[in-house]
Amino acid sequence: MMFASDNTGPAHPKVMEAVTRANDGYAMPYGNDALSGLAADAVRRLFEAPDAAVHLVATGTAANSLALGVMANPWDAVFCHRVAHVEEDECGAPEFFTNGAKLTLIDGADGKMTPEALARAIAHTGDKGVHGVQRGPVTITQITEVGTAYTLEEIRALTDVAKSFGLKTHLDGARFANACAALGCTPAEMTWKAGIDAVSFGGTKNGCLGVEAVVLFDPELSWEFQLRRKRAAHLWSKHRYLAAQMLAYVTDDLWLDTARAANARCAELAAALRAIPEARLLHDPAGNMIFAELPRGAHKRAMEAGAQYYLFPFQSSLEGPEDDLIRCRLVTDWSCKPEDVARVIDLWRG
Ligand SMILES: Cc1ncc(COP(=O)(O)O)c(C=O)c1O
Ligand SMILES: C[C@H](O)[C@H](N)C(=O)O
Repeated sequence: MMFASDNTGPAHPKVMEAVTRANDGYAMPYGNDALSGLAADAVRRLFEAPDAAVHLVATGTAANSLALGVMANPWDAVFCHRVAHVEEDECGAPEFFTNGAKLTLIDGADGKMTPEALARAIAHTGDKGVHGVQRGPVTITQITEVGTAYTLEEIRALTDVAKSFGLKTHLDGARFANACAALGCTPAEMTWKAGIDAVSFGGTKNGCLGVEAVVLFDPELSWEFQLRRKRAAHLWSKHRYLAAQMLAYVTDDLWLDTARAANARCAELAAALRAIPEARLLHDPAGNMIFAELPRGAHKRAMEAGAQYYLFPFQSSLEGPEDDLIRCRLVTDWSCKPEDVARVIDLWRG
């Protein structure tokens, strides 16, 4: 019963089969192979963006940090939510790969920035002349770090604010597919049609071995991105194995099918939690991630039976009064079994 993170899940068999098929003889390195071109074209078709630059990397942190690297000057602010992954879980990589841009944090309920708070933060920045950081890009996470989703209108409202200040917007789409599945929208509708300038299109958490596509809707940014990726040591020599994954992922809607399966298991968990009197959902789960509060006794029963998921704070102990409410995070992925979901629910119920 693994619910710690979608980073723990297996790769989908179709992805593994594609990697095995790619493992045939020789192929030019560093993205000069046939598969790499096919994968980039397939992602451009998926995003309905024939002119976009598409570059593959192996981690979401690389995708985010290198994308921001071509969007922000070292002396810029990068506007993000206070609990954004780029702030809390990338060990300063965005600051490093932008050569020192300053993550400027914006509060907002349910892990989401509001246009008003964003506008205030941008207006407050850059008004100190040479003494202050300058206004730089905005980065939005979708699905957010607390499992919620922006509506398309909310994304457009944020990009409108950014554009009103002449700023670009990046989307951290580590769980992009889960958001598209939840909103029932297309990749184009959730990105460039909503004013997004660049997206980290995640594959790793949703059935791939490890691949993320950075989609730059302004192809002028492509060459600098490629230089930065190489300097970051993120240009794979045997790039065909990244490409094989991404090509399989975007073929026949595998990316959507895996996200829908993960979201469905998460919805089952959420429905069950709403029916447990002592339990409380901390945010409305839109995709495959739930933050909830449950009595310590429920966690104890589940974890002693083998369920794995995070408690918050991390160092929360299972020893102590059984009625104490303790927060937790559960994340589902495409391979979650309905019977594992049912089992953890039964254990919570006691
Ligand atoms: C929202 C979000 N963005 C980015 C990342 C970074 O991905 P990686 O851990 O592959 O660097 C993660 C990791 O799970 C994430 O949850
Ligand atoms: C938080 C951790 O870095 C990872 N992004 C996850 O969601 O499991």
